[in-house]
Amino acid sequence: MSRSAHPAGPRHADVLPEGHYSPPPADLNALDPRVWARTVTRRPDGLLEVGGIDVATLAREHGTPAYFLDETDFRARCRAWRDAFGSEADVFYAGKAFLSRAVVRWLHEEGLNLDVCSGGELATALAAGMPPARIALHGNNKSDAEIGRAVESGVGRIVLDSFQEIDRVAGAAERAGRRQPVQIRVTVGVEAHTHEFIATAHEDQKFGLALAGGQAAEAVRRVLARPSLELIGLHSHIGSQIFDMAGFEVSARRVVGLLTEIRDEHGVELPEIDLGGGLGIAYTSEDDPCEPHEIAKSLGDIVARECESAGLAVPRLSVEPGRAVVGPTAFTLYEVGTVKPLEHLRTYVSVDGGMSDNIRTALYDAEYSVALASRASDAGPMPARVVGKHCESGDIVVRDAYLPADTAPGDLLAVPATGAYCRSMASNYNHVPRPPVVAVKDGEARVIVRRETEEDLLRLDVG
Ligand SMILES: Cc1ncc(COP(=O)(O)O)c(C=O)c1O
Ligand SMILES: N[C@@H](CCCC[NH3+])C(=O)O
Repeated sequence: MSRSAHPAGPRHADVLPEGHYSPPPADLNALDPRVWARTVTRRPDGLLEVGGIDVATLAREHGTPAYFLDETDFRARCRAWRDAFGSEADVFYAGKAFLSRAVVRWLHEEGLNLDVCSGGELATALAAGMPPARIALHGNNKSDAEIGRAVESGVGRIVLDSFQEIDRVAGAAERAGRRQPVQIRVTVGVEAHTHEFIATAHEDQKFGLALAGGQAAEAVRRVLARPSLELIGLHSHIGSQIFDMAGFEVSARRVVGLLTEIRDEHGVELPEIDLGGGLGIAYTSEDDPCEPHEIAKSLGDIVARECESAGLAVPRLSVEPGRAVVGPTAFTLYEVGTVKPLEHLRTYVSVDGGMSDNIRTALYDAEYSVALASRASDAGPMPARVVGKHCESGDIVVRDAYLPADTAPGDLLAVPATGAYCRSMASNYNHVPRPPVVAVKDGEARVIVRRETEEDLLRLDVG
């Protein structure tokens, strides 16, 4: 997988051979701004701070492990996406990356729309006051209850993912006496350069209706035949944590190709296309993602060019970034519990969380960075593996790291870029309560998702 958005950028193997580390960074106390949230700095006394509050204070007041989210950075990233795409396009934040009522309010205030893919995400969006017209409902197996609630609340679009769903959504719209705007999710047959579990546009998988073999074209016929459905466009999402824009280019070309076929067969030009999310972020200094304005320009140019050569009016474009909005805005703060040097191998540094608050390393071989956060250190670099407290040897947070050789129990470690798909994929494995999410801004820290307690766990256990 290329980890660089730029053709001339660095390329690295995903998994280093066992026992083989890349050279240590020149300065273990330095913070790479690509990997850390915007207001994170190391103070002169060595402590990390975010939003003007140091991590020792945050740990004392909120405990560890905990996710600390830089609200200033989150809002700035929303605005960067909004401004990059301008009034001619729509940005839908993908709520699966991380969703809470505070996040929905920020999105609303900053002018982003919201993509939800379950009843729970829809309920959170509605509870926090997102106007239904700015909500899109996704999912490859939406229940009748989810569809009914979405239609009745007036969501702006439902993205259809199967033939059965065409009938279900049409039926729900008829019962509600509405005409429901819909898009059709098209599987464009692109092999996105990312981990196979998070690639979504090759043909052999569960999402969407395939272009190849004519499923997508047949879906268009069926939708156009249902008066309770308003076909507003086509949708394609090729996968996640993608750096290479070539996949989007192929996807846009194929989606515009289907728009052309639809015009030729039905005499209608659909007004919108959505090219999904999936833009990669920097988890380590080796990753080199594009900025929103580069992405907007690249996608806009591709769509305009393809439409021009097909003689189509350029449709309104939308995108659905999740990770690229929230991922870089948070870090997880852990306390070191044990330090176990293994001669000629590496030192295992165990923290008070693990795969229950970050499953991505175990699931996708994801790479992360880590920094000693409670102090600066002059000690030399020590090859380390940051591991959790769960009963699995795969319970790894950072597979290959360098930490100062004097890292010791009681130190605080911060793992950056954990804003996306960490709290939202957290579990209670080993009956570990899930950590809180604390928003920090201008010297104030506010809990937006509280820490689970053992009472919470026992309350569910009604036996
Ligand atoms: C339909 C859809 N849209 C948007 C996203 C958001 O992806 P990402 O967080 O990688 O931007 C996903 C997840 O991959 C998705 O399935
Ligand atoms: N959860 C995945 C991405 C899947 C995105 C949802 N379609 C990750 O952490 O990278």
